[in-house]
Amino acid sequence: MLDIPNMDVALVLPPEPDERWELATQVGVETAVYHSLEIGDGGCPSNYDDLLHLTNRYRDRGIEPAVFEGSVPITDETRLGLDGRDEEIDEFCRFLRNIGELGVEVVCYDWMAGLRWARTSTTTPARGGSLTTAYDNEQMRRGPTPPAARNTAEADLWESLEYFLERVVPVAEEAGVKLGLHPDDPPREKVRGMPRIITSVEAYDRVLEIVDSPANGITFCQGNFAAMGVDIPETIRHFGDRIQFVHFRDVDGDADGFVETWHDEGPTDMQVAIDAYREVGFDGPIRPDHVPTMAGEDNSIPGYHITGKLFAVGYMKGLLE
Ligand SMILES: O=C(O)C(=O)C[C@H](O)[C@H](O)CO
Repeated sequence: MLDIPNMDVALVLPPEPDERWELATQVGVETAVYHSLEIGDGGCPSNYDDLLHLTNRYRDRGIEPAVFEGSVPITDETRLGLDGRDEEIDEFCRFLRNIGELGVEVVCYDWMAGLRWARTSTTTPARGGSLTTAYDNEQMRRGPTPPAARNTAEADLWESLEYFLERVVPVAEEAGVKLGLHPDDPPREKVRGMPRIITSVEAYDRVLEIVDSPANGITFCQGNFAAMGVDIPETIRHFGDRIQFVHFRDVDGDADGFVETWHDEGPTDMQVAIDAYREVGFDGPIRPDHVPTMAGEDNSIPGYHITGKLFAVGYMKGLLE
């Protein structure tokens, strides 16, 4: 093995052991991302004992649970600033203290209210008949407007995000946990009439200034930055040490319409991106994000089947070496 100061290649692994845990360790991945919204039942414990058992389950098999993503205890009640957010924020702070106690490094969360990451196709043909996901805003915009869109303005989302950050960042700092805000996917000002705010480099600059702390940072989801049309290595250098976690993937297109590509086939120079992460000293968790669904897989979790992930891990390890 070459001795390179490397980032930590990670995979979303289910909360209970199955073949994917073995496949991960066989390809040399020993870092897990807990993301039960994609693989699991969608839930996330916040009490110490449940988190203790969950983290020990991974560690007993030699896997380090470094990131809790997506299914963390906040809902649209907090994102939309509704009654009840204070209780939810209190619970989120308890969760942060507990995972801090258990040595989990990063929490990846997002500010997408009303609609999660959105695609218009999960069966777009890709190399060799594999299936990938795609977004076409013309098709998307004809669908139903989320009810929350009627009384939510951009300013409301900023207010609720500020309210959240002012309360949680000091707790994260104390607990030794890094918060990485994921971009809105796709990074558009609105999706089906629902405003979105985390859609640009300038928006992130504002987020980082709200509470200027190393605990308040970014999940650099590269495919979303590519869809924003920004220069990837320059943006990595711009954010530098505020990048807490990387989603490594690429898209062909922009926020009006794109197709997710295989890691070795997209327009972004992935080697230059890896070099930029290294240049800014990033040594945290980096996971392949969405991958095409391959032969023999049922496409029930588009973007999250294992075979394409293993290919991506090999590709990333190659770039890292
Ligand atoms: O949209 C994507 O690319 C995602 O990976 C979604 C994230 O997992 C999610 O928004 C994190 O909270």
